[in-house]
Amino acid sequence: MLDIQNITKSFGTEKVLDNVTFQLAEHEVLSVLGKSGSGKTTLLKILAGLEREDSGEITLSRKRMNDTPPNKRNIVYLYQEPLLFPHLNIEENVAFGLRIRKQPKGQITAKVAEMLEEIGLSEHAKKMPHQLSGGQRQRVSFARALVINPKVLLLDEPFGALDSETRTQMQQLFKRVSAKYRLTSLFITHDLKEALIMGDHIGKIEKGVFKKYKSQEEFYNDETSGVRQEAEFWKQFNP
Ligand SMILES: Nc1ncnc2c1ncn2[C@@H]1O[C@H](COP(=O)(O)OP(=O)(O)OP(=O)(O)O)[C@@H](O)[C@H]1O
Repeated sequence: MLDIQNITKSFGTEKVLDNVTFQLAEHEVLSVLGKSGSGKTTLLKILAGLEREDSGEITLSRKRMNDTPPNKRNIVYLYQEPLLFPHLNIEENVAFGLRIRKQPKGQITAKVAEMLEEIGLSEHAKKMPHQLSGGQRQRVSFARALVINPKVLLLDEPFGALDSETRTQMQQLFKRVSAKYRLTSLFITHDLKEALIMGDHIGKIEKGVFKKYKSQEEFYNDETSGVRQEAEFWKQFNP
């Protein structure tokens, strides 16, 4: 469904993405691991249309996207820090994308109520963003992205700023909602465990070079993935 071919991008003399090629099937969640500065955010920005590639092709449902503006791509980019409109309450924030698409009022009300129920924030519908916790704000931002039914969701370390308990809750919520709405998404994370929990497939990006693993076994057995070292670390406490 999403076909990325030979995307290359440099900033000055620094090559940030080097011939990135991979496919994302419909309803697939692909986790992407990569160290800081490896080019992950640049890749997402290019897919969302917020940054221009130097060369390569982006095709979504057989349509070339390279020249399509961000708001026409049907690809939604979810940042690490939830970006909510501070002057709109939670319900209005979630409704925003539907309003600008001029959907009928009754339909908007029903969809927003369904989404708020889904993320467990129905009782907080009238609160303003600053009255919510970080995890709750991230859920609202997730609902706001989902409600417009995007073809592809791009998540850039969405749970990185949350404490570990809230993070686990968010992972479960994302897994459940992702399966229910049959989402197609690219999920960036620094966390090996999170990559395994969230992704149907796993990829990694290293100095701008992208690799998608064929299976979890291949990922586990790759010396450079870091999984072996992690397993060895825990083994020393229970040899
Ligand atoms: N607008 C820009 N101008 C110049 N260099 C840039 C620009 N955007 C990114 N870079 C450089 O490209 C490289 C990759 O940046 P990118 O933000 O894609 O990394 P990342 O993998 O998302 O890292 P992190 O996990 O720390 O966010 C970095 O060396 C960065 O300095």
